Amino acid sequence: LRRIGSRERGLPPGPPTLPIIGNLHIFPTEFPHYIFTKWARKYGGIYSLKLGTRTIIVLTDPKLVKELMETRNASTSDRPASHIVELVTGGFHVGLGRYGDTWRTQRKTAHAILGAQAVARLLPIQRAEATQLLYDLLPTLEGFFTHVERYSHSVIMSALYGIRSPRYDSLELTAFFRMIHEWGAIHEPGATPPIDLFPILKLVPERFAPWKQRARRIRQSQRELYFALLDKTIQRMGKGERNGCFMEEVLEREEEFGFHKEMTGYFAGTLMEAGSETTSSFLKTLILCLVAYPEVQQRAQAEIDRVVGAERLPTLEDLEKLPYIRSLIFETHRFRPNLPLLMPHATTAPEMCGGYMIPSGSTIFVNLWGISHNPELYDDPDNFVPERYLRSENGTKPGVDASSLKPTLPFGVGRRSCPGIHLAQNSININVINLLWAFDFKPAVDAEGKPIKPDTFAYHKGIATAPLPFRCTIASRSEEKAHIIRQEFLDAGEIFQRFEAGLAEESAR
Ligand code: HEM
Repeated sequence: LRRIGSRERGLPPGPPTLPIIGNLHIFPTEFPHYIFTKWARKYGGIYSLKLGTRTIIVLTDPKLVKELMETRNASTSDRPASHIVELVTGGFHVGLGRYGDTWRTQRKTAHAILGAQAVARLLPIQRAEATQLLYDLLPTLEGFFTHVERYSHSVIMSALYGIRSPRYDSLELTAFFRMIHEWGAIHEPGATPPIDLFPILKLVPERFAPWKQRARRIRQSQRELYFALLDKTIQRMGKGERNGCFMEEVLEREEEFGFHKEMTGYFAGTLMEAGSETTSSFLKTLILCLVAYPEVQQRAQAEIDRVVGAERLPTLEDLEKLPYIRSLIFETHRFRPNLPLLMPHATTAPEMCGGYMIPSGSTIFVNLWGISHNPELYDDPDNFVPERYLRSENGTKPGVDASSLKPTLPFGVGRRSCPGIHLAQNSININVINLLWAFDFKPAVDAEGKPIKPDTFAYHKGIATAPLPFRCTIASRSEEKAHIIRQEFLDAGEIFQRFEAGLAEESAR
């Protein structure tokens, strides 16, 4: 018993452990990437933590990340066991599910519907939604978060179910955010007893286990939402009113894909979870950085003015001629990644890495934050400097061997890397060029008229980060541009209509 909690021989080094609990007493409950990075500077590019009998490996060396997570991804593609995930989703969560047949079937289907060519057919609605974002922002002095969140959610709803969310207070959107808030809260440290460390807790009867009741409520609200949305798609298809959304294809090829109704419902619902807030938090970070770094904003605007001019909205094709703006996008991912530790993977076989033993069943964190803020790899890593990506593909400083890095690292590694990358990149690209073309983003001013410096560290504290609400002013760059936006929004009406069949009256435009 005394051995429990201590580091087994051959494991990578790490902070000193206590009997039974290991490193549980120092395991970070907020902003884990900060402390993981501090430990990486002390214990190296691979280190370990013990939580009871569980082993956690933290990788901050890009070479080891590539070696273990890409080259040997056959044994590093599981997710850590989670009783709560099991209770709530019954093992059907595409992002949190275990590495097995269900996940393989879902993942193959995700590739079929989310490949670069497949998502191109959604571009018209994605562009129309981005135009609505500009339109919504025109009169906005403050409170712009809701518009960005609406955009992001509406795109994923349209893409999956063919049903958009024209308004922030539409029924489906409100239900989704209520559910996602509760779902996120139950994962927070301390929200449940350490069931995964002490599985005997699973046996506690529900009347003595409030967390079980909570999990049941979340399960119920997820099912209500996911299956109702799926039913709407089925009904629309029944009437012959197709709009090219992904679930039409999945439903049509259900048998071929190896799906059944339960799996189909969760597949779509959990893709919606993964795809909604990620894009909006990127766009919030972008605006935060534009406000905090006005010289970057000016340089990006000068570039877009030169290439696009003031007479038309930019298009994705323009991006090829906008190298500074492409660098700005990479730098936003590097500076404040959405998932600074990606999502934890788990091993299904023993492995050796960097000369150390990694037991089967270990949890692996890729410390993206520690990599992208490493001064040995990047000049001045704590500053927002898009120019670094003009100098080298990975933004690294001269003389660094960057062969293990890739600009898409913020979307993950190996077999669990983000299948929504093409849809996400289209959204990011369209909106970044639109926003820079259309608006000036400036700090809000205090009562004495002095600009309030935005805090680029004011973020949510969990494993998925997003800026906390902040104030800024958003002003149209010219009346001519405002006019173009209003006109384009009106012209998009026809596209919107195809994604509004079956919307409740309260949710309509
Ligand atoms: C800015 C936007 C996005 C970023 C930065 C992002 C990033 C990530 C990252 C880091 C992971 C974990 C990868 C790993 O474990 O190695 C992930 C997983 C995932 N993402 Fe994204 N993502 C974004 C948007 C989207 C969108 C729009 C969708 C849906 C269409 C999506 C669907 C998923 C799914 C389903 C997974 C789980 C994959 C699995 O476990 O097999 N993501 N994403």
